[in-house]
Amino acid sequence: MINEFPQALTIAGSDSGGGAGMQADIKTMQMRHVFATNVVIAITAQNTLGVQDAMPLPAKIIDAQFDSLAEDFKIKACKTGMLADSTRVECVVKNLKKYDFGPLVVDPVMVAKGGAQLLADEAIETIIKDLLPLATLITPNIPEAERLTGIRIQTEADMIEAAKAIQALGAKNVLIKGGHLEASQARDYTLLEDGSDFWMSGPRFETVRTHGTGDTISSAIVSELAKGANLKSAILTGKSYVTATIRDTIQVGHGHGPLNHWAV
Ligand SMILES: Nc1ncnc2c1ncn2[C@@H]1O[C@H](COP(=O)(O)OP(=O)(O)OP(=O)(O)O)[C@@H](O)[C@H]1O
Ligand SMILES: Cc1ncc(CO)c(N)n1
Repeated sequence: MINEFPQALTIAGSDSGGGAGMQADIKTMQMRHVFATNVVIAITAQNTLGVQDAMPLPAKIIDAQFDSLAEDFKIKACKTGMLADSTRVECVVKNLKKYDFGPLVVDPVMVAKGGAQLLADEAIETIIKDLLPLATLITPNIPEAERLTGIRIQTEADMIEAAKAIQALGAKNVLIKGGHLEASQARDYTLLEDGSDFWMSGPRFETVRTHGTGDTISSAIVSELAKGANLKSAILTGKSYVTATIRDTIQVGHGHGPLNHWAV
C-alpha cells in the first residue's frame, strides 16, 4: 500500500490579514510538515487592528468543498474554527457525519482579539448539542469556556471546574487555554476522556503580537494527530510550537501582530 503524505483539514473562516483563522491553520500545518486542505465557512476583511467586515458563505458551496475533499484526499485529522452561525454549524455537522476525516479538534471560536463577534450567540447551543459530541478535543479559551459553562473563570481551580463541566456537556477531551488569565506563566489545562489531567506551563511573553495563538495551537495539535501521534503528545507538541511562535516575534502590521510560524 502507498504510504500517503499526512493530510489535514481546517474548516474555518478566512483572515485577509493572514495571521489568524484559516491562514494561521494552513501556515501551521505547512510548518508542521502536514499537507493542509481547507473548507472556507466565512470570509473576513480583517487586519491586525480588527475585523472590518465578514460574510458567511452559502451552505451549498460549503457542501461542495466537503464533497471535493472527500472525493480525492485521505484526510487524517481535522479542525473547526470560525463557524459564523447555526446554519453553518449544522452544515458542518452534516458533512462531518457523512465523511470520515479522522479525529476532530473543535476550536469554538466566538470573538476575535479586537472584540468582533465571529459566532452568532444563537449558534453556541448548536455547537454544544450537535458539534461537541463529534469532537475528539475541544480547545476553548477562558471567555469561550465561560460562555459554554456559565462558570466565571478567575483561577486555575475555576479552569478545572469548567473543564469538568464541558466534559459533562458531552466533550471527550477538553483543553482550556489560559492565555487570557492574568498570570506570570501561560498555563493551559487538559482533562482527558479517562479522567486523567495535566497542566502545561510556558513563559508569558509581554507582547501584543498574539493574533492567532488559539488557531495555531489547535492546528499544531491537528497536524500531530494527522501524523499519528497520540492525543497527549499532540497537545504537548502544540503548546511548545505556539510558545515558540509567540517568542520569536516578527514585525508585521500596526496592532495585534501575527505570530512567527517559522519558529521552532
Ligand atoms: N502572551 C503569551 N505568552 C505566552 N503564551 C501565550 C501568551 N498568550 C497566549 N499564550 C498561549 O497561547 C495559546 C493560546 O491561548 P489563548 O488563550 O491566547 O487562545 P485564544 O484566545 O483562542 O487565541 P486567539 O483568539 O488569538 O486565536 C495557549 O497555549 C496560551 O497559553
Ligand atoms: C477568521 C478568524 N478566525 C479565528 C479568529 C480568532 O483568532 C480570527 N481572528 N479570525
